[in-house]
Amino acid sequence: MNFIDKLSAAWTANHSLLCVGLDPDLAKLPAELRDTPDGITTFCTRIIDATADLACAFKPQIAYFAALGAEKQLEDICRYLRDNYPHIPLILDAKRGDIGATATQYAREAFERYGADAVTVNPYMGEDSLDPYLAWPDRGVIILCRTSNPGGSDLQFLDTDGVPLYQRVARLVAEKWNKNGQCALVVGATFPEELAQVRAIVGDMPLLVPGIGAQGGDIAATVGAGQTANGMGMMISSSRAIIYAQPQDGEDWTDAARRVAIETRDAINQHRAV
Ligand SMILES: O=c1ccn([C@@H]2O[C@H](COP(=O)(O)O)[C@@H](O)[C@H]2O)c(=O)[nH]1
Repeated sequence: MNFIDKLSAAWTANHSLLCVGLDPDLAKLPAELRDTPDGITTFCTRIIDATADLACAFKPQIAYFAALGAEKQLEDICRYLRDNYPHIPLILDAKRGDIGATATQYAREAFERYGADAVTVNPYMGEDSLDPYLAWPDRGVIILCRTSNPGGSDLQFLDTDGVPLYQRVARLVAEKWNKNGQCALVVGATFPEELAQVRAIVGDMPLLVPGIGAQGGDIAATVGAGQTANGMGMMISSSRAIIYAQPQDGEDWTDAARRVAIETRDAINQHRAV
């Protein structure tokens, strides 16, 4: 099953637009896992077990693993997800961008080494830098458009013949690069007005929407701006707010992560059209 079909099936099966981000920071891991060789793997797989019925996707951010030399653990986590929850899409958040020859290797890293269903990429180097990912027609290619950070405006808002650059990216992807119907865009929840603009340009194309939770994006505004007519169309991503949720009233950390994931999924669903 290709990425878009798998995502659509997960939206429906779990009645959820929530994407759970896996950003393991050693300093924030439960004390009992901090100094064990497999602590990162145990942490992430337990978060996956605690939230898999609540999520439409999981999104490990590769920097958290690479910084620790924990690529082997990331491989193990990706395999665990594929083996145990094959119906939930795995998005590798890598934001790659390079010349074609190098991008070919990055695509193999994402799709062969980690077996990801989709990868995030940076469009700054243009179409030929994305072709190696687009050459994997069953995998998703999720292109940065209007990112959630304040500094995203430095370039993404630049006026290009009367059109802000992020809208030009959205149009390019929708009209030219999405030949195989495998593309999605990253649009931050911190900018609901721009999210609505992108939705108007790209039709029903899926949007990966980080920025709720720790970054403070408003869920009601996000869903209102980004959902498709059938109440789908988004992978609304939250990492730190879920995986480092504070335990309450006798909960352990997995209970706390599950509770916040349920609250987040429900808050999203409350504002969906369908
Ligand atoms: O525009 C973007 C693109 C990607 N991200 C990534 O999403 C998560 C957000 O983590 P939170 O803890 O929910 O803030 C993180 O992995 C970022 O690298 C983004 O935030 N904004």
